[in-house]
Amino acid sequence: MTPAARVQAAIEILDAVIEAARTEGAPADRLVAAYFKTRRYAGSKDRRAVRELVYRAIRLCGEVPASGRAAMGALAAKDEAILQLFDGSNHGPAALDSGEAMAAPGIAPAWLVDRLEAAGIDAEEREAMLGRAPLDVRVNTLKADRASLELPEQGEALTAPQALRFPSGTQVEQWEAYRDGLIEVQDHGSQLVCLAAGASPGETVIDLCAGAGGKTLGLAAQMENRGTLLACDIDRNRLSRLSPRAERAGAGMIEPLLLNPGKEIEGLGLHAGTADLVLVDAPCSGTGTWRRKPEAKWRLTPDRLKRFAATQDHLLGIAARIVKPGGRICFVTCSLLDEEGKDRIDAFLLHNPGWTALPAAIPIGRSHGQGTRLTPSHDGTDGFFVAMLGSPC
Ligand SMILES: C[S@@+](CC[C@H](N)C(=O)[O-])C[C@H]1O[C@@H](n2cnc3c(N)ncnc32)[C@H](O)[C@@H]1O
Repeated sequence: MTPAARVQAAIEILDAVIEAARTEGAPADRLVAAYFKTRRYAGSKDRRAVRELVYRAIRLCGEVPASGRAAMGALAAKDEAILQLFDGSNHGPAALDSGEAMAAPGIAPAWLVDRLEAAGIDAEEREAMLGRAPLDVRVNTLKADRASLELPEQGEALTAPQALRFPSGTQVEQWEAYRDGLIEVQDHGSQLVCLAAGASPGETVIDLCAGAGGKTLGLAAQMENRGTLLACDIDRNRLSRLSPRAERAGAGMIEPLLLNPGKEIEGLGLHAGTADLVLVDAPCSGTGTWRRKPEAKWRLTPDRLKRFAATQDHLLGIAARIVKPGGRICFVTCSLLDEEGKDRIDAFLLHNPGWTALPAAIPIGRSHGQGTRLTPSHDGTDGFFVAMLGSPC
């Protein structure tokens, strides 16, 4: 592909990303992959370069751009080399018109910037939300230990006891240690919130929103594979990705359980009321993970945010019914909006007398409301809100 053709390809992908943001369609990485599936002539260098252009444009534009061309035009206004490629050449974009409307640079749509500001996320913090994430792994203590594990590259040891950091793009999936389940890819913040949950060997733990099991695997390691660990979700596809991962990790204790939305308690059967700990890693807007999925800022609307908050309340309500007296709930979202963190816990405590907020054992981060918050700028992690709740005895 010529450099100009790469710019045109990025424009076309951005059109798809913008459309998907409006319609709750596929995320950007899937759209990039789909674009190249039908364009075999593009080599790996082309794909890398186009992907880079797409993500630079997404990071640059605040409001949802009118078109891919408007987004790429905004990038061209900042980068002379890209501007030169709007040359009308074969397969390249037509020259930019002097009166052509360009997307405006910014961090996120204005309403969302306001909400972040209201949640105490200042301009510097907001900027860092769109930085590039490093690659963190967790050494799986069911099979290895950070102190003695030898890897093809030396990672930086982080605060979480088994966390190692590598430069973004490190191909850890090709390492033998990864294939053999000695390491798992997991953001440092995600490792810390797992530790804050404080699961112990022999306990009964219900991971209510296990998804593909990122945190469930961390819990199994903490529990030394002893006790009961139920991994629940309503999404069959996501949950089906957990079993091969658990097998690779040697986490034989994990029991996946597919739940029906609206009938979660019935689905839990005899386990309801027995849990020492329920982890509620609730669905959310993902504002804390914009470093990895920057287009999420275009997908969120005030209405979608309200729906996430309602789901989080629903899940907290279920958790309160399946935990045993004296047990605890660990509530987590990868969001920096109070609507999906502090406010949910305040509402829960208001409506559930007898419950108390417990301290979350997190060595970094800052307390926020009745919980703790981790941010990309302050903690170098994805953004998380985590709160521990203690049930009445
Ligand atoms: C943030 S993701 C979980 C990520 C996962 N814990 C991890 O660490 O990889 C939230 C999950 O909640 C699930 N979910 C949504 N509503 C649910 C419900 N009513 N009951 C159980 N799971 C639900 C979604 O399908 C999604 O997989």
